[in-house]
Amino acid sequence: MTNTLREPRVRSVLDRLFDGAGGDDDTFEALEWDAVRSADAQERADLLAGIYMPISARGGDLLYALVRASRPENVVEFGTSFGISTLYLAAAVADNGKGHVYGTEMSEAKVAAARKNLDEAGLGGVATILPGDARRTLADLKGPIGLVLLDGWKELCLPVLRDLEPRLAAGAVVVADDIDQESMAGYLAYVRDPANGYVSVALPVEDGMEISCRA
Ligand SMILES: C[S@@+](CC[C@H](N)C(=O)[O-])C[C@H]1O[C@@H](n2cnc3c(N)ncnc32)[C@H](O)[C@@H]1O
Repeated sequence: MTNTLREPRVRSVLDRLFDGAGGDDDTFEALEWDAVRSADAQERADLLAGIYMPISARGGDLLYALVRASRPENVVEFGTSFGISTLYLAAAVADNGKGHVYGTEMSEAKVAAARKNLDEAGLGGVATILPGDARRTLADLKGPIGLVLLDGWKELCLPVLRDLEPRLAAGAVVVADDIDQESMAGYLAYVRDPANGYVSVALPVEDGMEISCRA
């Protein structure tokens, strides 16, 4: 059985990126927070262009396992940053021998970095990073979408999910990261209400991940 995550060239890119993310706290401290708070989504992406804010390694393993198990045709990632989560998703798609990952990222600098990281890991062929606002870049993406990772600005997770819903495959898996943040309350209320068509479970992975199945 192949596990691309264990390949040295993938491992070394992930190790380098997690090392880089280790500096996030210092970079956060140096930020001008009044400017961040009053910024719109694009300005915030540019102000935070040096910050990784990645999923955890356990979260990455979970994503890898979910993609291997569900074998989706199309995987959508809202919020690519430097590509840490994209690498886990792309490794799983590569090992499935089918499927493609579509990442979305608003910061131009991060788009360039994520593409470079995927190429360095040998996974550029199974992942495309769409530059710009996910609500625009994902509009024309064809379904069926079998797996979604929601990890962009939290207030946009529910609108992005609602945009994607008509293209979700039956049984699609939707993963939302950082559900412990207050700004995820509306999203959680939505996916946990059975009337909206999901079976949803919270997992205690880092800052909490919600796994929802389109049932
Ligand atoms: C928490 S980080 C993503 C971390 C990434 N998933 C990882 O594991 O490395 C959130 C990213 O979403 C991007 N983002 C936020 N809103 C966006 C939008 N509307 N469209 C595209 N990207 C967006 C930000 O620029 C930021 O880089």
